[in-house]
Amino acid sequence: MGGGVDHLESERNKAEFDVDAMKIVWAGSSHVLQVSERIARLVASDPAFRKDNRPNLGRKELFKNTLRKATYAWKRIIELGLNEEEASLLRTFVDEPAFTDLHWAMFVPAIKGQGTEEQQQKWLPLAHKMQIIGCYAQTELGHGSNVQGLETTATFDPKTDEFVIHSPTLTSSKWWPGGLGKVSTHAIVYARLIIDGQDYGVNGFIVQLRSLDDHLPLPGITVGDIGMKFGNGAYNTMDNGVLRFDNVRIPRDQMLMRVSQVTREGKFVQSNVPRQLVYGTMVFVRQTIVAGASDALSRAVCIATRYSAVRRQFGSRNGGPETQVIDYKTQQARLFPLLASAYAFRYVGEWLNWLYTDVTQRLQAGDFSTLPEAHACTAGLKSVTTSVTADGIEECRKLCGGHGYLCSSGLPELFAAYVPTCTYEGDNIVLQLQVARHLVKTISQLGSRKKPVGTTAYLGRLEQLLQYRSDVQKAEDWLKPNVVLGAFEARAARKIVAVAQNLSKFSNPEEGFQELSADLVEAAVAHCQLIIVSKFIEKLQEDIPGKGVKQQLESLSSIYALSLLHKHLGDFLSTGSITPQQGDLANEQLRSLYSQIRPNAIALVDAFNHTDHYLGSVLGSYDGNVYPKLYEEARKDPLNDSVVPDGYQEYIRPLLKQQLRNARL
Ligand SMILES: Cc1cc2nc3c(=O)[nH]c(=O)nc-3n(C[C@H](O)[C@H](O)[C@H](O)COP(=O)(O)OP(=O)(O)OC[C@H]3O[C@@H](n4cnc5c(N)ncnc54)[C@H](O)[C@@H]3O)c2cc1C
Repeated sequence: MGGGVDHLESERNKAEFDVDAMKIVWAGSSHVLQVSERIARLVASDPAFRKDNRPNLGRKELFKNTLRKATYAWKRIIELGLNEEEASLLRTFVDEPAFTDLHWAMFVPAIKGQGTEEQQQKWLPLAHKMQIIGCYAQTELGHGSNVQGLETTATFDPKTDEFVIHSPTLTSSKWWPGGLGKVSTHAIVYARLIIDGQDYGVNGFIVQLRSLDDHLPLPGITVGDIGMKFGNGAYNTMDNGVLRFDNVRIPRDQMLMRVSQVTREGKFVQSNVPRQLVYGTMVFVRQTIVAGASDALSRAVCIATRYSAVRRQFGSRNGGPETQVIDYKTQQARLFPLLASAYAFRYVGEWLNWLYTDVTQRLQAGDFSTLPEAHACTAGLKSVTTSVTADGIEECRKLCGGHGYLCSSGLPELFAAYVPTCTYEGDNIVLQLQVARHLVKTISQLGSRKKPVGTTAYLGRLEQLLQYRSDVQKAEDWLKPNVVLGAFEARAARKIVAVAQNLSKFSNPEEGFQELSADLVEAAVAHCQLIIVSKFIEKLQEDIPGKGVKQQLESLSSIYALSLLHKHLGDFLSTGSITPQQGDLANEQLRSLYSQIRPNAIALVDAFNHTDHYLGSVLGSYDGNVYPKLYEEARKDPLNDSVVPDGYQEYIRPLLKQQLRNARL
C-alpha cells in the first residue's frame, strides 16, 4: 500500500500480534479477505472512480457523475464477469450512494420476498439485467414510521381487472424513496388496497413510472427530486424523490401476491404462506445494516487512530519531539472504546448473518417459534449499532481537532452520508420501542410454559438474576467473561422488570406504555448492549489462529464491555448489579487495558485493510504523511485557481478604496 516513506512504520513495529492473521478474522475468512482485497484494488486503481472532488461539485454535476460511475461500474461487472459477491463488493468500494443501492437492496429483494413465483419469473430477469431500474416507495410526506397511516390508495376495478393507484391528498405524496427522483423506471409502491369500498390495509404494487423509450413519466404520474440534503458531496449523489399518482391504472397481476391476493372476481384472499415471511426479509436487510455500521465505524476509527499517532501537541522535553496525541489518556478513553465497538459490531453482524440463515431454514420447515425474538433482536441491534456509529464518526472528527473539519479528512462526508441510517429502515427510537414491547411480553409470559428463546433466554433465569451479587474484588476480576456477563444480565433483567412493574400500575396498558416510553427504550438498549457483549465473548470461544490475535480481541472485548459499564454506571449502581467500589475497579481495569492496546492501535486499524481510496482521507492515509497531503488538497480547491479571487474588482477593491458609493452591488 502506497510507496515512499512510511511515517507510521515505528508504530507498526510495535504491534504484538500477527496483523495478517487479524485481517482474516476481521474479513470473516481468507476467501472474503482475498476477494475484497482484489476488488478494492480494482476500484482504487481506476481513475473513473475518483471521489475526492465530490464536495466541490454542484448538485447537477455531482448527480451526473454518479450516473456515469454507476453505469461504468455495471459495465466493468459485465466485462469482468463478476459474480454477485464481487459485484456487491465493487459497489461498496465505489463508495457513492446511488440509485443502484435501492435497486439491488430493496426493489429486487421485495419482489423475491413478496412476489409469487410467476411474478418473480416475469420481473427478476429484467431487474437482474437492469433493463428496468426499481426503487422502494413506501414513505409519504405525512407518514413514515406509521406505515398503517399511509394514504395512497389502490382501488380494484373489476370491470377492467386493474388497480387504480391514486394520491388523494398532499400528504399522500411519496417522499424520500432513493432512486425515485430522476432514475427509476419502476417502483414497489405501498398503498391501501380498496375493494368495493372496503379497506384491506397496506399492500405492495409494482408500478411503472417512466417510459422505457424516452424516460418521460407515464400519464398520471408526477415525479421529481426532493432537493439538497444534509452536507455536500455524498448522499446528494442520490435522487431521493417525490411521487404523485392521478388515477394511474396497473394490471391486477402487479400487486405483490405472495402473502395476500385479489382474485379476478375481486375477492381478497390470504394465501397459505404466513405473513411472518415478510419479517425474514427485514431480518436480512437489518443484518446488512449492522455489518455496514462496523464498516463505517472502522473507517472513522482508522482515520482518527492514524492521525492521532501522527499529530503531536505539547510535552516536548529538552527540545525532543512533542507528545503524540494518541498518548493522552483522554484521547484513548474516547478513541479506544470506538475501536472496540467497530470490532464488537463486526462479530455481532457475523452472528446476525448466521441468525438469518437459521431463521430462513426454520421458516422453510414451518417453524415460526424463533421469529418474534429474531425480529426484535435485529431491530434492536440495527438501532444501537447505527446510533453509536453515527455519534462515533462525529467523535472521530473531534478527535482529529481542526483538521477533522476539513472535507479532505473524509469525516464530514462519511458522517453526512451515514447519519440517515439512524432514520431509514425504521427510526431508531421506534425500533427500540418494539424491542421493549417484546421484552415486556417475554417477562409477562415467564410463568407460562413459553420459555424465552435466543437472546432473551437469560430472562428464563430471572429469579437468580434478581438475587445476583457481583463478586468482583480486584480490577483483574473484570477480565473474566462470566463476571462481565453477570453484571450486564443483571442490569438488563432488572431494568426490564422495573419498567414492567411500573407498567402494571396503569389501568390502561397503552397509556402506561406511552408514559414510560423513555424508560422502556433505556431497558431495550441495556438488553441490546448485553447481546453485543455476549456475542463478542462467544466469538472468543472459537479457535482463533495467529500470533497474539486472540489476546488482542480479548482486550478489545473487555474494553467494549467495561467502557459501556463505565458510561452507564448509574444503571449498574441503581439496579444494584454492582457496588460503587466495583465500578471503580472496572474503571481502573479499563485504564490498564488502554495502555495494553496502545502499542497495537495502528496495527489494529491496519487489520481493517481499507485502501486509501476507500478511506478518502488525507488524515487517515496508510503512510501517515499528513501535512504535505493537506497542502496538496488545499491547493486543489477551486478558490485557489487564481491568486486574486473573482470578485476582487467588484467587492473587495471598492471596500478597501472607500468607493462604496460608486460600487455596483
Ligand atoms: C436518506 C434517506 C433515505 C430514505 N430512503 C427511503 C426509501 O428508499 N424508501 C422509502 O420508502 N423511504 C425512505 N426513507 C424514509 C424513511 O424510511 C423514513 O424517514 C423513516 O421511516 C422515518 O419515518 P418519518 O420520517 O416519518 O419519521 P417520524 O416517524 O415522523 O419521526 C419523527 C420523530 O418522531 C419520533 N417518533 C415517531 N413515532 C414514534 C412513537 N411511536 N413513539 C415515540 N417516538 C416516535 C421519532 O423517533 C422521531 O424522533 C428515507 C429517509 C432518508 C432520510
